[in-house]
Amino acid sequence: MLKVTFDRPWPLHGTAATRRIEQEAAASLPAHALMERAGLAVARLALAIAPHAHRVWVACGPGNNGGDGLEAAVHLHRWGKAVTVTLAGSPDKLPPDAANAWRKCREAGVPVADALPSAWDLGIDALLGLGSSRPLEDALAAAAGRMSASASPVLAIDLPSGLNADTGNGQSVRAAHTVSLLTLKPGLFTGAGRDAAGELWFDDLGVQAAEAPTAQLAGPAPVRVRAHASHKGLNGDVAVIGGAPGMAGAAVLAATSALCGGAGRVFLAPLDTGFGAAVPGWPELMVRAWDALPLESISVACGCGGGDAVAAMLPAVLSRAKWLVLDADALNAIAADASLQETLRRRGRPTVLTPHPLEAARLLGTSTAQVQGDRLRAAQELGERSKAVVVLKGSGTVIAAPGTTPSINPTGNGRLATGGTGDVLAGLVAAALPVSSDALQAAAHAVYRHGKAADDWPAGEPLTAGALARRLHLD
Ligand SMILES: NC(=O)C1=CN([C@@H]2O[C@H](COP(=O)(O)OP(=O)(O)OC[C@H]3O[C@@H](n4cnc5c(N)ncnc54)[C@H](O)[C@@H]3O)[C@@H](O)[C@H]2O)[C@@H](O)CC1
Ligand SMILES: Nc1ncnc2c1ncn2[C@@H]1O[C@H](COP(=O)(O)OP(=O)(O)O)[C@@H](O)[C@H]1O
Ligand SMILES: [K+]
Repeated sequence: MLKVTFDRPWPLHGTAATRRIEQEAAASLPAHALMERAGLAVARLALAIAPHAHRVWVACGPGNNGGDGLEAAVHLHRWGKAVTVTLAGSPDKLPPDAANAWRKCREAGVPVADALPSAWDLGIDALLGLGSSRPLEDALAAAAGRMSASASPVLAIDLPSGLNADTGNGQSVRAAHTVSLLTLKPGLFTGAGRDAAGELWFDDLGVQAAEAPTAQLAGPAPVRVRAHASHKGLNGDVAVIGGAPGMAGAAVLAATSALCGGAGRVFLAPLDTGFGAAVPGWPELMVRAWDALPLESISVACGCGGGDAVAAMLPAVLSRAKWLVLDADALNAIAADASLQETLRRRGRPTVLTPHPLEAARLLGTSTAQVQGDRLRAAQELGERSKAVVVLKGSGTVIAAPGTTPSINPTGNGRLATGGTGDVLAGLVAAALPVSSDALQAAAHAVYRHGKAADDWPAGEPLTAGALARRLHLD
């Protein structure tokens, strides 16, 4: 059993891959062995996370997830806990492993109740796991609702019941802890997954997964120590093109983020002609007209507060910039113009798109709900279409590129849901590109770093985008 910490990458396996792993492992093990291991792991974890909990409600469902719960119930009962089992389903319709666990439960004299309990100290959610295929209803919905509404902590087995393992969608139990079995599933880390799952634990049940991962949970960048004999020319030049009238702040945020994020030199090309010759408080930023910049040799973040004006410079920026980050209004302009889409596809140089779900929906010609319905797939599809790295922002930001395994970022939290933090990310990615040989890695590490700054935020201090940019120090 491992606690899932975010200081290292983890492989993630979706439903189909996990089922193959399970079948292969089951074929080489004695009957019921996997479920017995799962039940013991859950019971041990229950003791560890809630050592003083006496009354334990194990809410079991009609499949093998319920079987895991039944196995756990037998151990907890034997260890002296006041266990109550409920079964949302019929005992004679349980699949074979779960039916075996049911028999053991009855033989051990574990109390089984018809009605849901009214008070308990620890809830164990064994209603549904990988087999969750439609919204919870009837007895499952009733048990899930009661367990989630209680102040007592919930330990979910494999997945919070109702959560889709692949997409992180679905109305589900809200757990304080989830123990993922055999594999870690992508849906635990994106969409609604983070809020539903709580703290994550992983038990491989003694099975080494030979399947290629469906996705990767991103880890931090290796520490990059700047050589003493370093100079600004080695650390990348970044230009931010954006900041149309009334939106200068977005471009300034991206530029300051690039600077604090480690860029050697940063230019700001405001689209507001009345902007002035310098950025108050930031003498390090060099204000230039966009068409006076050596785009062919620098990293460009384009779009931040660009308004409609940014569309006019996109043909030149797309064809000339050495490294390019496209954000916000640049993405909207591309979504509205097929010829810009074609120029993007043919760029042939490192390019990162940083859409939030609505911008991604515009680029894909679909709805935000469709994008959020399967964030991994949406990011991958957009990457394939645009031939670029895609950073699909939100809880569990997805980073994808054509022909590669996508990753999900584990850092960041709801504090980032405030205006301008996306501009900060765009500037940070633009700063990362020139000092990396791999745009996908550069983007993933920048996203990780952006979220980690929010995770490490000092208590009692407001998180604003400007303050976030200033905290992006290199060490
Ligand atoms: N077979 C084994 O030995 C092992 C099973 N494991 C457990 O088994 C789980 C997968 O088991 P299953 O494939 O049986 O799937 P589940 O236990 O998740 O549930 C599937 C059952 O629920 C029904 N169902 C799905 N959604 C429903 C809804 N909304 N309303 C009513 N009924 C619904 C399905 O028709 C099916 O009968 C894993 O998540 C894991 O917890 C693991 O412990 C590994 C070992
Ligand atoms: N709940 C959350 N969890 C993690 N990251 C979040 C959350 N909400 C927002 N973010 C991050 O904050 C940033 C917001 O970007 P965006 O939506 O473009 O905002 P803006 O346009 O105001 O800058 C993105 O990096 C996004 O991933
Ligand atoms: K469950």
